[in-house]
Amino acid sequence: MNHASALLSVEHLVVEYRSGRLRGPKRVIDDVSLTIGAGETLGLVGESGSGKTTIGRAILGLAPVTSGRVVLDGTDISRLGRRERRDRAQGVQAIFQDPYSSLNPSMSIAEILVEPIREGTQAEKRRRVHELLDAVRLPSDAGRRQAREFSGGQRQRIAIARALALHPRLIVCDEPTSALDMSTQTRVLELLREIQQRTAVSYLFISHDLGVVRAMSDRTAVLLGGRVVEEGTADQVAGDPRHPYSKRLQMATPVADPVLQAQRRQERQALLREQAAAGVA
Ligand SMILES: Nc1ncnc2c1ncn2[C@@H]1O[C@H](COP(=O)(O)OP(=O)(O)OP(=O)(O)O)[C@@H](O)[C@H]1O
Repeated sequence: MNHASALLSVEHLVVEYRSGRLRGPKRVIDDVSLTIGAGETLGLVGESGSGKTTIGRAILGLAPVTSGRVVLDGTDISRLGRRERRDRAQGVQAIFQDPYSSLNPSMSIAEILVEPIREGTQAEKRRRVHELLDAVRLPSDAGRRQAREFSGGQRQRIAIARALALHPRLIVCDEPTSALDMSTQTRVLELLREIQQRTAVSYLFISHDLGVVRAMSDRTAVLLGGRVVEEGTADQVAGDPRHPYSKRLQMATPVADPVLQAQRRQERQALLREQAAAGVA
């Protein structure tokens, strides 16, 4: 996909943080370019510290953009002030790994869902809360309760409902199921897919788990040390990775079959020995 036809394009993004006074700034994102089309999911995979969250935060206006651009529908949103961003970039929303920390414990679920909605009568807002709860398969009486009364999976559904409140074009999903057990994870991922089929929302799907990224994404970008080292279709990157680092991620992906898992472990150790001998980082 070229930049012109993308819903969102990240162009030559550089993010630097100030480190100690004597040392120069620390570059955590180094010339990253990505595109996401309408209704498409781009997976972003890499180990802890590779910069996945920082890219998501730069798209959301929460990380400092040192240079480069974040273009949504033809407009550079990377340097908007808070107010301008609210008006021009409300089509970009987020869900994070730990929904509980972002759900205000003193508010009811209905209050949380209605908070970002600025227009409409009370009756219209109530109707919208019911629609949102229905969209994430929560009962309508959930609106009267508080976040602490819900399980981790249900809280993530509430966070998804809140992200949907303003009819977003793109949702940054930052490790949305990493804190959930396997069966809850599967149900939340199914819900995200179902919502995408219904609304044609785009996702930037961030995870350290190549298997989850493959299941969710159309294309995958692999991040290492703040740089994209490989990008391709989700099946190619997970099934036939080209870069040695992507191969290591592939080997580290958990598989259900214990025999295959043991075989993978041996292959991974052999690959690591081979790469260490060849001096690959
Ligand atoms: N506010 C900050 N100030 C300074 N350094 C930061 C800041 N935020 C992130 N970093 C650094 O940027 C690098 C990338 O962090 P980031 O959280 O984006 O990685 P990640 O791939 O999302 O990792 P994880 O999966 O552990 O969240 C790390 O070295 C981190 O220490």
